[in-house]
Amino acid sequence: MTIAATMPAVRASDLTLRYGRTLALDGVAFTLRDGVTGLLGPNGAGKTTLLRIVATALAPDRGKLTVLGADPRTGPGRLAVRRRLGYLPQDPGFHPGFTAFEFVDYVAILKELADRRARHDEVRRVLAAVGLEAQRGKRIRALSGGMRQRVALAAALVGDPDLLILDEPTVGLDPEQRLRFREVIAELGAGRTVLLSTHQTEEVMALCQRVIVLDRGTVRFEGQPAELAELAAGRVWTSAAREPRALASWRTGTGHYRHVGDPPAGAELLTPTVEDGYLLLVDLGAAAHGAEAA
Ligand SMILES: Nc1ncnc2c1ncn2[C@@H]1O[C@H](COP(=O)(O)OP(=O)(O)OP(=O)(O)O)[C@@H](O)[C@H]1O
Repeated sequence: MTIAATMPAVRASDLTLRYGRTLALDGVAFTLRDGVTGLLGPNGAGKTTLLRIVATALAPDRGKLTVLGADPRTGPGRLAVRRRLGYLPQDPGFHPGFTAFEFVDYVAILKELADRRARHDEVRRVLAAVGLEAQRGKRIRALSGGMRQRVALAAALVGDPDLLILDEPTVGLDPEQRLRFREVIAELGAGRTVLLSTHQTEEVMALCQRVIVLDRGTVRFEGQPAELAELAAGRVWTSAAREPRALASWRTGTGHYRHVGDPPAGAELLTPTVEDGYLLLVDLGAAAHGAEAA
């Protein structure tokens, strides 16, 4: 089942959350519709906190949130959301002694699939969707990291959810596994809403129709990946030496330097990428220290 194309799956405004002195989210607003949206941001930007709030695992201190037409502040609202939601957390909490089948079956029981035969059919379906039919009898401890990640994704797919929330789903995967995983996620994004967090700008280019940039608890950008790249038009250039006045400056494989910031007169301009747009937006120095409240 998919929700009507005109109705956003998630609508959030003014979401704010503090952990003690740390202001993790500060007035976050965004809208999610069908397709894959990437949540991009440096360490400590608030990505996991935001995903947990949308997944109803955490309540914000302030703000308004509608998920799949329901209000997660109420008990019935949370239940309605959870029935139509698939969530892949950063640490899925596997029992290593379970087989892949047993783990996904356990999740299916928690998702209230009571009829044993129908539930087992569903477990086989989701394991096949992530390409793990042949490994379903293997214990989780005997699977590679990439296969474990696919088991976790299979668990998130139980019940064919309308909204999928994936917290850094490709972290720790080798390049081939990452490509395979992206392909699976791209297919899932057709006809449903997927929100995934990532540090990788190339993942956003490869996979996402929309991107939200979060930095120190605030939304710095919401739009298409090409629009994020376009932010850096006229502000990316190359030269033979490092440029201390640039916001970011790094040596590339060609032996030349690539710079993002305000170019000097006569600079050799380059076509901007999503990474360039992202680097212009986020305060990399501050991000390394987290979002300490004043
Ligand atoms: N349980 C907690 N208690 C206290 N502070 C927390 C807690 N969880 C997160 N934080 C802080 O809140 C801020 C946002 O953290 P969050 O994990 O949401 O960021 P993130 O963007 O997911 O980071 P990463 O990319 O490193 O996973 C950080 O400063 C973090 O240190």
